[in-house]
Amino acid sequence: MSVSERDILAAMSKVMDPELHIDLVKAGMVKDVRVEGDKAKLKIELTTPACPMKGKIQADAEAALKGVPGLKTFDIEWGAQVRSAPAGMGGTPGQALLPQVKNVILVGAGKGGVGKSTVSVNLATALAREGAKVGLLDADFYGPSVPLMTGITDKPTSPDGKTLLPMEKHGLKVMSIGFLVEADQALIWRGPMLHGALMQLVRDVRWGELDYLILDLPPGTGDVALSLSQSVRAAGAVLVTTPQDVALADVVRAKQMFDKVHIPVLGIVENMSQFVCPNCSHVTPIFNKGGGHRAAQMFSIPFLGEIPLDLKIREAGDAGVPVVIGAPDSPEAQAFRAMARNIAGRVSTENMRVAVKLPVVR
Ligand SMILES: Nc1ncnc2c1ncn2[C@@H]1O[C@H](COP(=O)(O)OP(=O)(O)OP(=O)(O)O)[C@@H](O)[C@H]1O
Repeated sequence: MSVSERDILAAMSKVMDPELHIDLVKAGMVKDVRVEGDKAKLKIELTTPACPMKGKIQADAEAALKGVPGLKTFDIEWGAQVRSAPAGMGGTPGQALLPQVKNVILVGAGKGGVGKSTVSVNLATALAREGAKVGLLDADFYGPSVPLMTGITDKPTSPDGKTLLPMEKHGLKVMSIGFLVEADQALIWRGPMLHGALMQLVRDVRWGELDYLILDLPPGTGDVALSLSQSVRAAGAVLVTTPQDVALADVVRAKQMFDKVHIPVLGIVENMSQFVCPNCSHVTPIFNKGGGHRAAQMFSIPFLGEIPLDLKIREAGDAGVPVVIGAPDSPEAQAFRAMARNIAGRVSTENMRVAVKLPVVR
């Protein structure tokens, strides 16, 4: 019985992407199908190298190919092509302030100190480790901590007096308001001046081609965070919170802010979830538990992961080597990596939902 390319495509059209809820062929993920006698070769291009569902897709695709009558062997080449946030998502419709950046991911929090920068730095690093091209922009003028957390002590240079070259470290392109001004100087700036400075960091930095630009927003829901969020065409926003119920009110405000500017909230990350004693493994929920889950349920938005409260995370931040790099096999790094995959998966889903008008499935 001879096998045709059409048989292979028919088999692949029965494999669903569990997150996008459409089949691999419709999603445009099946490429370069070649059949020779009873052997087939094809490429499956995931929508992100950090795909959280790769294991399931791989198992389902292999099972489907094994079911093709007459096919003896097959060879799947796995790749990834991050897609852009479609025009009209977030910000002004059709605006492309950063045409070479496929997805701007905002990281926000209703209040300071919940670990927004820690999450931003580890998210960026985890995505880069998966093979994505990633930039990290620290727009938190209240306390720009990205220089410390990435261990960058040099200042960016400007080859032409107009644009800035981002710093490079840990496989990331990095820019921070902290590289350019003293912290106390930025604090006394008022709205328009601050907005101008932040816009310069977005616009006048030579980011080059990026799959993801992680934007660490200033804490709170003030005008500056709002106008910055509006100015970039964001793929979505991640809300960071701690497990306490008192943090819930801040999450509500942050969610309302992103709703107002039509930026999809990708979900909630709960930081400082619990403390696991390194000596006896006893778990203590220092900041209570469950607040992040409750907030996610309340808004029907995904829960993207929980990050433990751990000395290693704080030490890694202070040492300028994110835990995802410094202790890649630790449970903390694994928690950040799982979170990053969930976020990348959500971005792909949002992009695809707009591109092919998928129904909203949470
Ligand atoms: N899960 C964690 N375990 C241990 N320490 C943490 C954790 N998350 C954050 N920290 C530490 O808490 C402090 C505040 O974190 P971070 O700067 O990321 O918060 P932030 O929300 O960005 O704060 P700000 O509002 O000041 O910008 C840092 O010293 C950081 O290392």
